[in-house]
Amino acid sequence: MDTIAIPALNRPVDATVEIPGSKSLTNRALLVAALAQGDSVLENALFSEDSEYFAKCVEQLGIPITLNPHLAQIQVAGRGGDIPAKQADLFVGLAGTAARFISALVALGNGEYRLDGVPRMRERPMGDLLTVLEAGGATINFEGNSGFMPYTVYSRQFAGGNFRLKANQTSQQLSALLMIAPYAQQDTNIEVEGTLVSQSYVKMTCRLMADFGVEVIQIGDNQFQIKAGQRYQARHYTVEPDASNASYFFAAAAVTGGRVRVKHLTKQSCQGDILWLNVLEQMGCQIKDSDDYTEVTGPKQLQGIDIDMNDISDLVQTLGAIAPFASSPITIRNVEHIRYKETDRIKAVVTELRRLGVKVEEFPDRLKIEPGPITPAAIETYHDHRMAMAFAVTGLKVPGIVIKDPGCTAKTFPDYFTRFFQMLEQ
Ligand SMILES: O=C(O)C1=C[C@@H](OP(=O)(O)O)[C@@H](O)[C@H](O)C1
Ligand SMILES: C=C(OP(=O)(O)O)C(=O)O
Repeated sequence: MDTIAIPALNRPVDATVEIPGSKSLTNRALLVAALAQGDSVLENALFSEDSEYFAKCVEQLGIPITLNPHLAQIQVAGRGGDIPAKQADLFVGLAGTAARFISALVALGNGEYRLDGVPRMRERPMGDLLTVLEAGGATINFEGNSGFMPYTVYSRQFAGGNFRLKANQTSQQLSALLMIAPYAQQDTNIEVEGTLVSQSYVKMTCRLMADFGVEVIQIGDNQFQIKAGQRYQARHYTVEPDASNASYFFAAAAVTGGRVRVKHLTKQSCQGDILWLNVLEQMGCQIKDSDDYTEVTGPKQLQGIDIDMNDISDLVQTLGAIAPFASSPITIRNVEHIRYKETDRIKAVVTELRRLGVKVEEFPDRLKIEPGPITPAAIETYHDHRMAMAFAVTGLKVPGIVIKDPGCTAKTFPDYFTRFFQMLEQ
């Protein structure tokens, strides 16, 4: 297996970097642009496995897409809600957004659509969304376990109506339903039953829908109403840099007592993970922002923190990877749902920190990390891009850390290590 050795840096980083477009925004924009009538152009779009699987699915559904990776641009020739292909065999890799959003998209069609992903995708929850799609007129045929990939959706133009949806394992199923709802035959009301995890991503969904001309009425935290007949407007849309993927570069400033500026990412971002800046501030970093960048300067000594990360859970690994360098323990709470992501992320972080000799306590929905000396090791990444990206930052402080299977960053950040090493050379 391929590995990358991380060179420890015996000085603070001092760098200005650019981060590719947000996965979450690229894939949402692809979906709504496919439903709009006419041509949309997405600028600063992400080119990575997750967005490329997504674009390919849309194209297989008969909606033309032109990819211009050199310009970071994607053109979508939206079909006004029509799904031209009556049959398709769709593959989503390990992209949770593609799995959930494309399953909902095909429910608007009138045909037979098979969906599958990599083995781990077959273990990730789909059932609550599919139950709603069935109540809205589709029939689902599961090849293996009920509620999991692979399956075929036999769709008859999603009817809309009143639904209850569980969203305690992922918010993506709610986002998927919200985005297709304007094209249902009648108004849609969705009541979330119990806890809604990752709420910031639902906010992002509503914001993106509004940016393309569709309104969601939200009542309290848990009820969503979408009027049928609203239509997305085709447009030019610029994707923000990915805030989750910026976290590793800011973390490099934090642990080395250095300075990292991320261009074109601001505190006004619609991505919940911009709150990483607040986390770092609480840990002792200084934050500077303008209308075209944000900059983090690390302290001499990072402080510990006790934090609920339910809303910003893609950052658990980033925090876990820098936790050993804090002056007091780090407790990360309310993140049981990260056990259903690319890997069981609580287990993966705990296992890899212990491999480095760090004392960690694991609970069903949280972890507590005791700062302490690190024994260098080769880090397992479990096909999870965030394990590779986060633990590379740990390697800046301790000679001898190696990242296994660094190619797994291709899921959302194919040239992560190139940019990471460029940061170190500045
Ligand atoms: O809607 C989205 O774009 C995402 C929602 C979150 O997932 P969950 O809702 O499954 O927590 C997040 O972890 C994922 O990277 C992207
Ligand atoms: C959880 C993630 O991805 P997915 O969209 O596959 O859920 C992630 O990118 O950290």
